[in-house]
Amino acid sequence: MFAPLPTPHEMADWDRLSARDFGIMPEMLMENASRAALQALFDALGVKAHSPANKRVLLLAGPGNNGGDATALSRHLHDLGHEVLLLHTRPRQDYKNEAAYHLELALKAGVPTRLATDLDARDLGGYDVVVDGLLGTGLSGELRPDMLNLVRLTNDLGRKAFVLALDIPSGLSGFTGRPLPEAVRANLTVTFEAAKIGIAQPEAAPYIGRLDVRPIGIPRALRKAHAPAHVLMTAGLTDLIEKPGPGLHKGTAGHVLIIGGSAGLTGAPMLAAVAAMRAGAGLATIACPADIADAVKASRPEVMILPLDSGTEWTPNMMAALEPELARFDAAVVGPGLGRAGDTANFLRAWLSTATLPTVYDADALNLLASQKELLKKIGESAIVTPHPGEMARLLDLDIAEVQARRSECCRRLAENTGAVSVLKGAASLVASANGPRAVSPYCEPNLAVAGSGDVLSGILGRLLAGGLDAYHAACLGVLWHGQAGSILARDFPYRGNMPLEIAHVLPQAIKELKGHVQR
Ligand SMILES: NC(=O)C1=CN([C@@H]2O[C@H](COP(=O)(O)OP(=O)(O)OC[C@H]3O[C@@H](n4cnc5c(N)ncnc54)[C@H](OP(=O)(O)O)[C@@H]3O)[C@@H](O)[C@H]2O)[C@@H](O)CC1
Ligand SMILES: Nc1ncnc2c1ncn2[C@@H]1O[C@H](COP(=O)(O)OP(=O)(O)O)[C@@H](O)[C@H]1O
Ligand SMILES: [K+]
Repeated sequence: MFAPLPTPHEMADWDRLSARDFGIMPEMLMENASRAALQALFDALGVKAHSPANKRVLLLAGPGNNGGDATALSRHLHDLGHEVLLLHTRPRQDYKNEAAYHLELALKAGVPTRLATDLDARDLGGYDVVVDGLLGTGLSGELRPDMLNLVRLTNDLGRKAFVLALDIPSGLSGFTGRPLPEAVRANLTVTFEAAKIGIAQPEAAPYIGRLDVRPIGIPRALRKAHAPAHVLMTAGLTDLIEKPGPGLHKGTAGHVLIIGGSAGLTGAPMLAAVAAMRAGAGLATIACPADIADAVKASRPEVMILPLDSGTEWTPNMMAALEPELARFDAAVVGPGLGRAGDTANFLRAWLSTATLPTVYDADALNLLASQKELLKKIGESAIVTPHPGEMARLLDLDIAEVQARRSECCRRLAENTGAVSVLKGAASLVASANGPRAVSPYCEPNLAVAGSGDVLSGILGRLLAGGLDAYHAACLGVLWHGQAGSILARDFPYRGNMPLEIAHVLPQAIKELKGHVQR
């Protein structure tokens, strides 16, 4: 369901503790990493055991262990008969520890090597593959000029060659995924043991190419005992929802109550309701002020409407009308199109004091909470709060840039302030509870960046809560389904232009594709 997403420091701890507590020598991990990279490269190029050894491969080895990985890989390729040249950035005698060990093995095996500074870049044509082993997770600060030149050289060669990045494209921060200030643009990144957290950030996407995560022998007991603070959501989460049995009744598939809609904002609750049904809810009902009920209902007969009281604005009296009905519902979504007019804040206050349903708080419910922060504590652990960065900024009294610079920390802080599960939306959406790992979505999908897309997410989350999932897993799975819907739309609408309702409509396909991914 989740894959670990270590920071470079957490990864270095795994490395260190493998030796200290398990006696696994760093030379072994480097050997394993290089063999994993060899297999991933051959898989990507379609090289089989019986294929002719006819590749011309240039390997760039930087000063640290990433360079050691490239060095060990050069030996394997050479031993298989491919034509290799190992270009190292440091004089041979200056390599240390496991990188020095593997350089010695490569030299004994007869791998041709050159010092990078001795070489004229014009001599370097005609390679099929360029291996980027310049820098890994040990990068600190901006690339120094000599390294920046080598990154540029790799990208020049990459116009005609296949670029394999070892662990992470050189120049990218393993923490933030940002280029410092440039980075290798890889066709394939083979990352060792686990994707580093920087790789999952949207800024890294243009550099990674295809990502292949390969184990290198860090013991499972160690990975469990020293689990990283972040995890990546995987398709395996879809297994939380079972295939419906033949005798399923709509009443057992979950009834979602959407609380929203106000004058001029009648579409949002309908989007949430349709999304809940597209995600598999048996029933969806929208509760809204009576005088806008017809506008909300508009052309969708499949969604039920519960008109409350009279007028077009929310009042605390509406809670009195709603309360006797609540037993019919399995979960609620509060906020789509709710507005902030008049007494709406007091309706929300009454809801928080009365209702016990698992609830998603979105949109204007969040803006109202931001202006009455004493209510945040009333939200509680069976709830999900889903701010976008602007709403998060208001909830935490920060500006949007501060939120975006510290997304993970902000997401956790809101979970602590509310006791609920917090979803910080946007590319690589985050899910946090007050304790436990923070989960990062693998999706960066511009097709989801359309008004109403958040209403669709809230409906999906309502359906998953109604299906009995706990708030944390509902939030992760909902973000995953929404993300996959975005990736399906990107195939048909590569320049965007999809409507939010279309996100809801492709949900059944998204769920099917994710299920298929797990089974493969
Ligand atoms: N963890 C594991 O389990 C395993 C990890 N493995 C591998 O190890 C990699 C991490 O290795 P690492 O720590 O040696 O770091 P890495 O990036 O190769 O080089 C750091 C050196 O780069 C330099 N340098 C730094 N900043 C710079 C700058 N701005 N501009 C220019 N140069 C700069 C600096 O050198 P110096 O300043 O001393 O010349 C520094 O010493 C990891 O990504 C993976 O590939 C595998 O072998 C298997 C097991
Ligand atoms: N580039 C992106 N990658 C992944 N998801 C995105 C991206 N842009 C937006 N989204 C998702 O789309 C939804 C937008 O929600 P929101 O900002 O609340 O919009 P609205 O209120 O107009 O519906 C969120 O779930 C967000 O995570
Ligand atoms: K690299």
